[in-house]
Amino acid sequence: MKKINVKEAVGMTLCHDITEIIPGGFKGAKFLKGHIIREDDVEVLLSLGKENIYIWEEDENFVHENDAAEFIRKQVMGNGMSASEVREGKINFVAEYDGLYKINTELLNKINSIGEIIIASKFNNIPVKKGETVAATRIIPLRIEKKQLEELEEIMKDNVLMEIKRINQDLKIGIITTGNEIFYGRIKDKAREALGEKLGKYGVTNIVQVFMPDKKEKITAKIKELTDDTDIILCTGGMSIDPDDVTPDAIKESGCEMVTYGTPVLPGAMFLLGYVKEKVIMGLPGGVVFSKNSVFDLLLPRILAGDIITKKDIIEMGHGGLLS
Ligand SMILES: Nc1nc2c(c(=O)[nH]1)N[C@H]1C(S)=C(S)[C@@H](COP(=O)(O)OP(=O)(O)OC[C@H]3O[C@@H](n4cnc5c(N)ncnc54)[C@H](O)[C@@H]3O)O[C@H]1N2
Ligand code: MOO
Repeated sequence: MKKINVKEAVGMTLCHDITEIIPGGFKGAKFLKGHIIREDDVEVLLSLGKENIYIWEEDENFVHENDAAEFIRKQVMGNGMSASEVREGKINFVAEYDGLYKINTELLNKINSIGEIIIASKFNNIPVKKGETVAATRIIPLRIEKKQLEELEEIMKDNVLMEIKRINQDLKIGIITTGNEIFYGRIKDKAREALGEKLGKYGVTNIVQVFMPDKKEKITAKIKELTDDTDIILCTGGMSIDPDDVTPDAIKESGCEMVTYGTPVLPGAMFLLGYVKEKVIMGLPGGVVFSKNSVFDLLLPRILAGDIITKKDIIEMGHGGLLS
């Protein structure tokens, strides 16, 4: 690249977008790559702090930032995403539909270790809305060695970096609400409304609810019955320490393959998750049902998107798991 004094650059072609920042106002491209510099641009360029500009010179070992961004896009963009146009060397990745954003963080770290390629991403496993920007890429300007892009290509071989998984709104939810105080009408149930709201956020409305006394065998039998008819079973109440808290044992005895009873997340310490005949079953303690944010709220979009939750997933939630 050749450096040219801006006063001598009239008639020459800009080789990259030039950014203007007005604090609290505008931030964007004032001039675009390819613009031919006119007499009256000189003062504007000087006011943007450009006394000199670069003139592009072809070099087979280097790639221009815009072309590099396009190359990176082709390598890393997954299902359910679209890309913005390249502006000031940067491309944004946008969700094409509401869903669960997945990014392979190990791969992301590898890519960000190459040198001058950066990908900035939202957190893994978060629900996103259609049109939301989930990640962005650029190189550290203005050009990049071809071999760094080749390294990216090698890393991405047969790998998926990021994608938007669809949430299945047709899933049928079975709520088993335990507790003698509710079964015998001493208090009014609040779980249906609270869980309905949490599920409704994702468009899941096919919900049935049954009420059970604190009788282990009866709860177990009901779980077995519901596994044939529903996709996800949510048991509420009786998840902690009282002699009447029989729900965890009732779930275990339903033939459930246990993933966890207990999570390093608050609210949600007494949360239970397992699988019965490939259906997800959860035991939801009071803190989960009646708090806005809990381990359940973090896992729900993943479960609705079909992720299989492992004990490792649960263990890793401790970091950041103090929600309230
Ligand atoms: N000494 C300890 N105390 C508590 C522990 C502990 O480890 N040691 N764990 C705490 C945690 S964490 C939670 S969460 C709570 C609640 O646990 P449970 O899930 O067993 O909740 P319940 O005892 O069944 O109910 C608590 C409370 O909420 C009312 N409730 C329950 N279900 C409904 C419903 N569907 N609608 C309306 N109200 C409902 C229930 O009547 C009780 O008043 O335990 C901590 N304590
Ligand atoms: O299980 Mo409790 O939900 O930690 O609050």
